[in-house]
Amino acid sequence: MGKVVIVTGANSGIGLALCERLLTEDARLRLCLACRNMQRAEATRAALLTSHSGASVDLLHLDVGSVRSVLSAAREVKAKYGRIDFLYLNAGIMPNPTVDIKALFRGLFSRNVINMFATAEGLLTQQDSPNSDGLQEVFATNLFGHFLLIRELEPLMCQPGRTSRLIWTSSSNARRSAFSIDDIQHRHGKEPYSSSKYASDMLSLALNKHKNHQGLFSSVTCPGLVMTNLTFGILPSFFWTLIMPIMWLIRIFTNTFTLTPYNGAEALHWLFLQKPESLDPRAKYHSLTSGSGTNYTEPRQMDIDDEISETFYSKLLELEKAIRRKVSERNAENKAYQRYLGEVE
Ligand SMILES: NC(=O)C1=CN([C@@H]2O[C@H](COP(=O)(O)OP(=O)(O)OC[C@H]3O[C@@H](n4cnc5c(N)ncnc54)[C@H](OP(=O)(O)O)[C@@H]3O)[C@@H](O)[C@H]2O)C=CC1
Ligand SMILES: CC(C)CCC[C@@H](C)[C@H]1CC[C@H]2C3=C(CC[C@]12C)[C@@]1(C)CCC(=O)C[C@@H]1CC3
Repeated sequence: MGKVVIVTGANSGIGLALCERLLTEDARLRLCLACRNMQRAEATRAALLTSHSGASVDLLHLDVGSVRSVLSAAREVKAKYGRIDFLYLNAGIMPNPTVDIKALFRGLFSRNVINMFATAEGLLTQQDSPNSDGLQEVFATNLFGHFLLIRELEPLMCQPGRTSRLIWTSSSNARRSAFSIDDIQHRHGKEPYSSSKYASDMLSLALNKHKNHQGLFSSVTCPGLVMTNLTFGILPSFFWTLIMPIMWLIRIFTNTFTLTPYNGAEALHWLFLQKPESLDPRAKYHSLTSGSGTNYTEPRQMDIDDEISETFYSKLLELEKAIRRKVSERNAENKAYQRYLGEVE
């Protein structure tokens, strides 16, 4: 049987490019597109089947930012597949971004310019708010929903005699100083995106420590700067059109400007071809594109403290318990209400 690969956020950008690349790599793949918008997912499936006729492409409804949706998607996966070879944790959001234009101009004339273009350090802030589960939206989508999905699918991914892989789409914007262990959801800061991506780096390290002996391996990737819906949302579209030639020029000097989703998916695709035992759990695998347009993958060490990563993992397990308690209380209330309705009718 072909490998089972699930990709979250598969209907656009890097996720979609990855799906294209994986189907080209392995035609026997059983690919599952996990998306929140089923209309867009259907269109994506149709497009993939046009270029890869005969491929096996399933759809899974998953809003990774909703606890209820994650639990029901996980039930569907468990009923449908006997195994999962790869789970790409790719869906992500950056709501209400603001670019600090002054900092951008200051940066342009400083020695830090390459680092600024690579990481957006000091340039970007976002506004976040709580969702209907009471979790901060960015944390819930970029991190916690994926964590809950992994926890739900662990029985399928930790089977004797088999290895399963988790591959996160992190970012060069992930920064230790944006994350606080006392505020893991980033309720009080202005960089929830950076915090959530740093959180995924730490979680990946902790998962390797706790799950490698059960055959589950986790890796972190950085796609570079890619022009997708997410990045187009950062500045007005006329501005992007104006600076696009400059972006292609900068790319000659900055290998992190991968720019196209195909290039950005390089490390995600490369990891698909590697043996998990050969990978470094402390490395982030970067998609890079040289000035001449050649794609390659390069591991770079992550700035992570083992103790904080362990504490973070424990905090996530605690939060998971609290959320599950809330869900079962909500279900019990719903059942009681249904019974009541049945009695009065
Ligand atoms: N573009 C870049 O430069 C970089 C991107 N990244 C990361 O790459 C990943 C992919 O983003 P990218 O391709 O750039 O942007 P896109 O906006 O094109 O893709 C994001 C995908 O995530 C999906 N998504 C968002 N929220 C949810 C949700 N609640 N449930 C399910 N799916 C959801 C979107 O679905 P929908 O179409 O329904 O919105 C979409 O398919 C993200 O994690 C992002 O943080 C990292 C570094 C750089
Ligand atoms: C080319 C310039 C004259 C102007 C572009 C400035 C900024 C809009 C961009 C510079 C670095 C970029 C960047 C991202 C977004 C756009 C920039 C801030 C990301 C934050 C996008 C999402 C990520 O995960 C990482 C990217 C790092 C670099």
